[in-house]
Formats: sequence, structure tokens, C-alpha cells
Amino acid sequence: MTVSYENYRRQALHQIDNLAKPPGSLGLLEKQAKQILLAWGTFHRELRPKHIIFAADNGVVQAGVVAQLADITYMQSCHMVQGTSAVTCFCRSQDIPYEVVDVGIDSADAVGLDRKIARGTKNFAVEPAMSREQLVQAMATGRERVQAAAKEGINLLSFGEMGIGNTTTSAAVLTALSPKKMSWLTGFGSARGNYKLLFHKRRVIAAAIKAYEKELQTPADALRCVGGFDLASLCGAMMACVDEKIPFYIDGFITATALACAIAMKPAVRDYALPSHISREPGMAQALRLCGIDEYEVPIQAGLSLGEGTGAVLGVTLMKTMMYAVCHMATLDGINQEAQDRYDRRKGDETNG
Ligand SMILES: O=C(O)c1ccc[n+]([C@@H]2O[C@H](COP(=O)([O-])O)[C@@H](O)[C@H]2O)c1
Ligand SMILES: Cc1cc2nc[nH]c2cc1C
Repeated sequence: MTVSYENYRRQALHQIDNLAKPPGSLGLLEKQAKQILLAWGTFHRELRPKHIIFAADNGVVQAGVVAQLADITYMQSCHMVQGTSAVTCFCRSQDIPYEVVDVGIDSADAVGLDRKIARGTKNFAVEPAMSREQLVQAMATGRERVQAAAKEGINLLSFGEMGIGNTTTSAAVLTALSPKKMSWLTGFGSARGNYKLLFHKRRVIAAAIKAYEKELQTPADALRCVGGFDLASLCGAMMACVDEKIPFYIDGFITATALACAIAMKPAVRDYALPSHISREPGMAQALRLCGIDEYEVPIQAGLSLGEGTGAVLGVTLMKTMMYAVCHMATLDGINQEAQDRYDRRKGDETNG
């Protein structure tokens, strides 16, 4: 740690600790505000957020792991571009800019930014989801979008995704990363209460983990064999945030799984990652555990399981409010001095009167 960073670190922590409030009373908001200041490594005058959504289709839907049409990926991504999806309405309501990056939607035309790697991944129940070259391309796309955000002056990112079938790919990647093969990591996804589908998903994932057992040696192998283009791009983007010194909010189960991969590949990512909410997917806690994030460090528990980055944008919204307070609140030193002066004046009046 250089002397100047140590100096900055002390000043940054003091700025939060010296706000006119009992120490620690703004809880996780305070903790996350400190993490953001430390990640920046230098004082920024304002918060300049951006939300990035990576959208892609997943070949494993051909194995019958979803209840709805895969065409929803294309349709909902179009709604995102138009601003009529949940997350883009959240962004618009808060003046948060966003972009949709098509890294592999199954369509002839691209939706949003055209970074299409293929029209969806391969069905991992039959063959590896992607080639090594495609994995590298997906991760590089994530990095490229973070570098572009840095050039725009963005200093806080949030990540989301859109991809029918991606709770299956995420559960498969997470199972591959976890010490024991845990079938309960796989949840309902967007087919809430559909037990038949749930047990089928678990069987598909267990069979794939067995089939690729020899190949699944690293997080990169997991992304390539049983992951998705969205997961790989998210992972590459999160790793790039370290180099660009941009802290970022993760969202639910899918982004937490991508983060677990990113931290395994580059441990410094942990310092830049901010949890937003606890997804209802059962694997969320395990994904966070692999990231070294305690469930009690997550500010929002609202029963969300939509994805898109909805929880992440809510996290940014809370942080915008918190950073306004950081910039405009009176200081603890100041209020203590004012209280002392007032006390002394009252005492003086009593003695004189
Ligand atoms: O982020 C989450 O925790 C989450 C949990 C359940 C569903 N989703 C969203 O729903 C889609 C995946 O669900 P599924 O059932 O098709 O695997 C995908 O577009 C995600 O954005 C997201
Ligand atoms: C409508 C719809 C919107 C979504 N957004 C993210 N995943 C989704 C799944 C569905 C089904």
C-alpha cells in the first residue's frame, strides 16, 4: 500500500465516520459507501452510475428445463431497449443510464449493442455450451463494455442479465464450483412452484456434471462446459472493474454466480463487488458464500427473483441517496462542538443569572 493511498484511505473512512450520526448507525449503507470510496482510490465529486445488461440464449432450454418460450429472451431484451422492462423502468425513474449488450440472443438481428457471439449456446446436456474461443470472446466483451463505461466517466456500475434458461446454467456452474455436488443449489427459476420441472432441472445438471467431470477443473471450464455467454461476459466485466477502479453492484443468483467465478479467477474483484439483494433462488446463499459475502451484508431482502439487475439498480438507488447524505450532512466534529458551545453558554447564563 503506497503512502498516498494510505492517506486517502484514512481521509475517506473519516469522511463517513465523521458524519453527524452515531457511529455505524447507517449500517450497511455506511459500509458500502466506505467500500466505494476505497475502491475508487481517489475522491470523486459525484456518483455517475450505469447499468449494463448482458443478454443471451441458452441451448440447454432444448433439454426441457424451462416452462416458458425461449423467445422471451429476444422479446424482453427488446423491451429493455425500449425502456419498458422492469429494470429499465427502474433505471429511467432514477435517471440511471443503461445499455443492453446482445452477446448471444437467438435472433438474426441484434438487440441493443451487437456483440453476438452465436445464436445461443449449445445444449450442454449434449455437448459443451461453448468453445474456448467463444468463452474468451464473451469475457473480452464484458471487459470492453467496462472500459467503455470508464471512458464515459462512469464510476459505479450495476450488472444484470436476460436469458431464458440461465438459472439452469448458473446452478450448473455453481454446482461445479462447490465442494460437494449439491442438488439443492438448483431452484425453480421463473417457473415458481413447478416441482416436476425442478426435479428435471436437477437431473439434467447432475448428469452434465458427471459427464464433464474430467473437464471441470477450473471456473473457466465450468463457464465453457455448462455456462452461458451472459455469465461469461459478466465474469469478464467484473474482472475489468478492478483495473478500471469501478465498484459494482451484483443482482441475484445469476450475477452472484458470475461473481463467484470472477473472484476465483481474480481475488481482488471481491473489493469492488457490492451485494444488493438476496434472490429467492436457493443457491443464492451458496453463491455469496463462495464470494466471501455474508448474507447479513446484503442490504435488500424483498423476495425478488426477476433478474435483469432489478435488485442491483435498487442498490444503486439506495447508494445515490446515501452519497447525497455523505456530501451534504453536517459533521460529527461540528455538531459535538456546537453542542459543547451551547452547553457552555447555558452554564454561563446560569452562573451569571
Ligand atoms: O437473478 C435471479 O435471481 C433470477 C432468478 C430467477 C429468474 N431470473 C430471470 O429469469 C430468467 C431465467 O429463468 P429460467 O427459469 O428461464 O432459468 C432470466 O432471464 C433471469 O433474468 C433471475
Ligand atoms: C416475462 C419475463 C421477464 C423476465 N425478465 C427476466 N427474466 C424474465 C422471464 C420472463 C418470463
